[in-house]
Amino acid sequence: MSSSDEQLFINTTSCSSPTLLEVKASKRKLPSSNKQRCHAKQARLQEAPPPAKLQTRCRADAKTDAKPAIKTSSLFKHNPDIPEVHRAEVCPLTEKIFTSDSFADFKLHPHLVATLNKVLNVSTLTSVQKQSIPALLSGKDAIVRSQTGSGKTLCYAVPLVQSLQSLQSKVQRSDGPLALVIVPTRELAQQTFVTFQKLLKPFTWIVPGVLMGGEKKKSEKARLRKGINILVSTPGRLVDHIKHTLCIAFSAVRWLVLDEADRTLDLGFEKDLTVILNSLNSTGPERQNVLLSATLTHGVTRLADICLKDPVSIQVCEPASPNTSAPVDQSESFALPTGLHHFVVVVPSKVRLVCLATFLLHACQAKKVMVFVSSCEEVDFLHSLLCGVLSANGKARLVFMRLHGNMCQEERSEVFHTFKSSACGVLLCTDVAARGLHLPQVTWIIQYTPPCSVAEYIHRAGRTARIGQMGSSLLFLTPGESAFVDVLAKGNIGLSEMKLPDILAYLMKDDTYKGRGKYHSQASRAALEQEARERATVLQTHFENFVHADATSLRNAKKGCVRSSNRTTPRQRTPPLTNSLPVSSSPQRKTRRRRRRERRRARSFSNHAALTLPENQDFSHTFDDNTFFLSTF
Ligand SMILES: Nc1ncnc2c1ncn2[C@@H]1O[C@H](COP(=O)(O)OP(=O)(O)OP(=O)(O)O)[C@@H](O)[C@H]1O
Repeated sequence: MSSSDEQLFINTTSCSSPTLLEVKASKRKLPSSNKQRCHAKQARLQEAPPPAKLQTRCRADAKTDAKPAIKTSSLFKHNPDIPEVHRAEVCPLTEKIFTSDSFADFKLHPHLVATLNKVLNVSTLTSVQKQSIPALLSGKDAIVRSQTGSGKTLCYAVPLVQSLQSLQSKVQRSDGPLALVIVPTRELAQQTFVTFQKLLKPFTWIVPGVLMGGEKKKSEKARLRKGINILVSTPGRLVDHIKHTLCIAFSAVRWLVLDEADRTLDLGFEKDLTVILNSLNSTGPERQNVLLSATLTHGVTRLADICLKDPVSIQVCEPASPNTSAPVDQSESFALPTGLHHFVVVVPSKVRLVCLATFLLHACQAKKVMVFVSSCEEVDFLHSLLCGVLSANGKARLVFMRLHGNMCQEERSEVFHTFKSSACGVLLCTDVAARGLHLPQVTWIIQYTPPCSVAEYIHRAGRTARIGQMGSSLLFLTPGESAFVDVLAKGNIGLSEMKLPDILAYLMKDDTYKGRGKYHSQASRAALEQEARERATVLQTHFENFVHADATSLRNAKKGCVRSSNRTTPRQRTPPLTNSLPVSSSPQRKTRRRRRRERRRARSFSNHAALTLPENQDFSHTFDDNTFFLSTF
């Protein structure tokens, strides 16, 4: 057994065994004066009356004196108590996904209907499509809100293609952009572009195109020069072209779509949107405008005021039970897919990593899973750690992938396509993958770091259970964060609790991480629980050895750890958009935007700290040196 193993296996029940303080002192080779201080502190602790809980445990121990001592690890000591999670009564809003109507019921070009049936494999309308498509075909502006995975893309794409193909003077490339679709992330831009490519198969004279950060500007300029009629873009890159590409002209734009509009504002793109809107407003014919998201809130009302003219508001949700007495504030509650099951597990910081690893090892084999964490550094660190420890174990058939905003565009695209087409695998990602992406057959969403808001929870969880399918979401909270369950309950999201011991019990299914205990299936529940804890400690030791194996992984652990400590839960919404914000023309705009985002995050973290950290609680004991980096994951 390695020295770190020895340090972790500490006998807590035997009186002659070393205490945690002693083990730490000997491990660090403290000077004798420090050791004396340890003993003095220990003596003080012994003089003080033990807390009521401890007294009960002592009495229980006295009764079982004759039994052999059970070993426990420091991983399970000195953790804050896990609070009871109360299942609040919620009144979820639901949406009926499918209707009995079909696309053929609308006055659409027959080739468009055939393409929908044969290329996109869709024939029956979803509820939101049934309401949105006729409204948009009639030329109205619209604000569309419906649950994740309900087919909102086709809500605007079908009427848009129908209207462009029916223009009296046939569309030509030289007309330039006739429709502008703004989306917050590159992957969503790619996905939306592909949908248009498919829809436009019978209408080859209408050319779709995509502009997004990370791609070569030179080749984008060349494509713009040749002519793009339906332009899908992320806001930042479009603004870049508006400023630096002479051939981009919006004089013919007659459609503006802002998909995931609330996220676009959240990401701090207000100024970019202002530039785009100003540039559109200065020229161009009468325009039809559409805003869409599963979570359109008050934050986007200002945006709607600015860019929509007398819009129709489309939302299909209704309370799940018409008999419920609780009033439903529909402006702040959102419909969730009925096939989506919500779980929460409250885990002390030190145990989070083994809890995640155990869950992945045993509940997610041969399945497609997304794990959301708070920062790019955390994704990188977890990816190398889980690949290095779990994939190295021959029995685990887990494939880990990673996706975040600091990766080069080529790798991002490759991972996105690989995960999309895979039947199984674990994607570790930041919120860059939380919005709009349709990744078929994802069965579990794990929110390893909690989201910033109820809306973000909904979008992350909404990557599964799409278009009438089933799926599950598991939210990790530390004891100090458990109040977030009430925040979600206010948004009418009810979670079922998974208990930490039940997850760790998965480790008993095989002996890969066997501890020193010799328990068998007939052993008492307490003994089996103890064995599961020992196995968890063995697994934790594997992680720690991996981190301490070389300087690079230690550095990565520190980086990931620093970022993860900045994670935030319910956050203030971005200030509302103003009509004519000053536009920054500095070349350092991106850096300034990033700094602003960091400042905002820091501000919201200090708000959050009040929620998560009980006052006057000393957390120093929560971490022992060796587990510090890992314990915060
Ligand atoms: N009427 C339909 N019948 C069957 N499948 C459909 C239908 N409409 C759309 N789909 C498919 O459902 C999937 C999800 O659609 P889409 O991504 O547009 O959902 P969304 O509502 O925009 O989700 P999110 O809110 O997460 O962005 C897509 O693969 C799409 O092809």
